Amino acid sequence: MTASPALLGPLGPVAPPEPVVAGLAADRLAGLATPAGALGRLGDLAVWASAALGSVPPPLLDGPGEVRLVVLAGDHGVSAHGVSAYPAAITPAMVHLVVAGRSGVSTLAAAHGVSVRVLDVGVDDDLDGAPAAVRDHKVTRGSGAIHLVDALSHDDATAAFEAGRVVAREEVAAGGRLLMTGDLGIGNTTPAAALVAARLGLPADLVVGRGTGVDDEGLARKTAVVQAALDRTLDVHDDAFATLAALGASDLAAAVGFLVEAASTGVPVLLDGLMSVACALTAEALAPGAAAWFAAGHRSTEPAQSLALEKLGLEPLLDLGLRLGEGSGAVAAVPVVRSAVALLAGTALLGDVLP
Ligand SMILES: O=C(O)c1ccc[n+]([C@@H]2O[C@H](COP(=O)([O-])O)[C@@H](O)[C@H]2O)c1
Ligand SMILES: Cc1cc2nc[nH]c2cc1C
Repeated sequence: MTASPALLGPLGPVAPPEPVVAGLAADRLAGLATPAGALGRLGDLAVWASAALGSVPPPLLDGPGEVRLVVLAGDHGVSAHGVSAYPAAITPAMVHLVVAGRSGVSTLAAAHGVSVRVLDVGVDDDLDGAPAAVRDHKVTRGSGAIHLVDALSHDDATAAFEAGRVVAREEVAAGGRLLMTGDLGIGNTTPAAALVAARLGLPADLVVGRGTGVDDEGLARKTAVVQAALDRTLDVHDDAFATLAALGASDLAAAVGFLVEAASTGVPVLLDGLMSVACALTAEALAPGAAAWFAAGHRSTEPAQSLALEKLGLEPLLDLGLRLGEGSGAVAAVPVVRSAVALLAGTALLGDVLP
């Protein structure tokens, strides 16, 4: 069973990118002045992007504001239980750094012409001095420590999910043709790993990774927290939305809403690391078919991210040992997507050059 958030009515199923366009894109790929198959996965990516963007040849995604990242920020009750290598105070500090355009992902986004918007959905701080727009969608201050209590009430989970849907609509209205979600939040790899384990029916030790870099003792604590959270919530694991409320957080629920909305309205999304992919797995459970609108930007070092990608049938474009979060792996993959669409749009057809 995959119950929907009560206020929103039934979700999905989601129709895939237009098969006729995909067929035309595959025909064009086969006709390019390149040896058959020579473009490898760039060719597959070009066909997917063409279909998801709705035209052959595909748009080049080089116009202002066409490629957009939303970084969803929140705090996590488990961060007070020894599961991270860093203190929770990092979360608001990093939100301010993204606002200032000085975070890791800000730098990448500036290099690749990607617009960045950071939103406080659940930061346990007032974020004084941040623009009001950053706090417009705040739902909670932090979330429950998932091994002890539910992360969110059903109403807060619904509000966060709905906020994510609204934000996705805003990004499309602003001209977004390729969207990305990023995350910020000390402790968030713990609930994200728990969400993946619950969906895949796996024990904690198969999904838990070192996040920001916990030592062996931290890893053992984190594994125990995730296993206790899974045991505590076993009776709701067949209900994707109840699992999101029990094991997630408001920033994660917003990311799920964002992904469901993008897929439902036919806008492609480039996924990032563990949080993005864990939320994509939940989005697919809530709105079956949504994953056809997602491509995987990169492989994170977190085992749960690889497990979730495999379940979604997605092969990451990059594998760089990256574990920054913030949407950095997705933004780093944007030039690969642009390469794919440029090749399909600009390369001559062999039939036009043969005598
Ligand atoms: O994207 C990933 O897969 C990823 C892997 C490890 C760490 N992170 C980032 O690091 C923070 C969470 O790590 P932790 O150890 O506090 O759970 C959070 O701000 C994430 O953006 C992100
Ligand atoms: C410095 C720092 C930057 C981050 N960006 C995303 N997660 C992060 C965690 C830390 C600790």
